[in-house]
Amino acid sequence: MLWEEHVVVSLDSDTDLLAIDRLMLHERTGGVALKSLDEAGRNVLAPGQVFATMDHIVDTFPGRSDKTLMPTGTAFLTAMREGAHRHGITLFDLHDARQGIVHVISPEQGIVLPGVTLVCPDSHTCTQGAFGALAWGIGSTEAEHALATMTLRAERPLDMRITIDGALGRGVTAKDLALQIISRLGSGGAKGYIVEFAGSAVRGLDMEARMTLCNMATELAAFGAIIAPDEVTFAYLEGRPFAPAGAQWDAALAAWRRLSSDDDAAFAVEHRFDAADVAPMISWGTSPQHAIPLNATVPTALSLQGSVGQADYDRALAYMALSPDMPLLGLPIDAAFIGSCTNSRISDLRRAATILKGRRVAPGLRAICVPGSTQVKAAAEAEGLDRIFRDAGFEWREAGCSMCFFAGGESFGAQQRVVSSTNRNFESRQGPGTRTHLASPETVAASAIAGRIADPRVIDGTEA
Ligand SMILES: CC(C)[C@H](C(=O)O)[C@@H](O)C(=O)O
Ligand code: SF4
Repeated sequence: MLWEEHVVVSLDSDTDLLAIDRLMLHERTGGVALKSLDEAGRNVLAPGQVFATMDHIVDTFPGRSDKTLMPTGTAFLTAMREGAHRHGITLFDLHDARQGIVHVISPEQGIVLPGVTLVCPDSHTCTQGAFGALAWGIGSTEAEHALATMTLRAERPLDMRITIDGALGRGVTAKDLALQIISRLGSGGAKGYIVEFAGSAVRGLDMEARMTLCNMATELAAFGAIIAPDEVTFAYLEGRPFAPAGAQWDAALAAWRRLSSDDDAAFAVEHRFDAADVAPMISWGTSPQHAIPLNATVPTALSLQGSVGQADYDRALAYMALSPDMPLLGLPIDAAFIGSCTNSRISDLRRAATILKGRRVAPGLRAICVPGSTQVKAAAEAEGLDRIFRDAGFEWREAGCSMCFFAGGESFGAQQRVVSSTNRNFESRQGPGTRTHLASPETVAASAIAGRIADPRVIDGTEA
């Protein structure tokens, strides 16, 4: 329905030209798109609907400036800033209180809204589908086209519904649910599909957890992810700076209440999960689909039933320095990272802080917390969470992508084993040779304290 409402013209049997309502940019890809737009002598058609931020390359050290650890980084920041100013685009710059990771700040500012189309030259744009928006990641050339015309051609995706009923158990989060789904469906499991997450478990998630779930749909290779908006969505958005206000809010609300897809809608593919079956998860390999329950052992190539080829399996295990059948619980780690557009919002930090409070990270372990936005950071500081993190031995950073993605600057180092609340564990994702284990923020916190991969439900040897 959302798709049809945005069709400007059907180009052929499976491609449409869609109207774009919102465009988000970041300094890694946004400045480049604006520059080539200029070179082509074109203009930004609707600067009021375009928003930009600095998140990918900008450092996250306290006292940061335009100078970046990445040798060529400053040029990206400058290009983004100059491009935004030239075209009258709202930029959440370095020292702006609204700065942060693009997919964190868009909802925070009320830029993404139910029923809109939103694109960004970034693969995790489907995070924002949690608001009932049609949000998808595009390339730089597409961004250029969208900037100039507020339209974009797109191949019509098929619909997949993933229904999750029941309730998540104690210490089990949306991140664990996402990792379980990806481990079952595989990293290409939703290629060509737009995934609608539905069911009582999804309804029961708050907006931040819904964003975590939709964020990870990228790791299923989905075109996009979407959750039907409901009262939880509306309550989150009300009063946000760019959300409609007054009579416009009332009108918007009435329209949004009509958006949710009817229960008997037909989907090309349906999957069902029971939330009660989900355990805290951790990844063992170099793809998000290489994930298992925390207390399981590293699978053998045989037990994966061909879903991971022998060569990929051997390579992943060698990279991660693991062996088949080995338990992951208790495995010594070098570092812990809490951040990224998957898990860096206030509720993520609160849950991690509950575990860290009054405890210290293991001696010699490097632990870093990077709030997803300057607003999240300020909110956390107002609640005293920064103290909890710092007292526990965590570095407390400025907002940005930071070590979710090695931007050519900071890294944990080769062979370092990191438990991370991020979304990708590809080879060298967090720096050349770094070994990443994906998990929830609470698992990262519990592991940081233990100095080993640990269960967040069992702290200091007793049930938490
Ligand atoms: C650098 C950027 C374009 C990239 C993306 O597209 O997603 C990054 O955000 C990532 O998570 O890998
Ligand atoms: S936090 Fe990580 S996944 Fe998210 S946009 Fe930044 S680099 Fe990409």
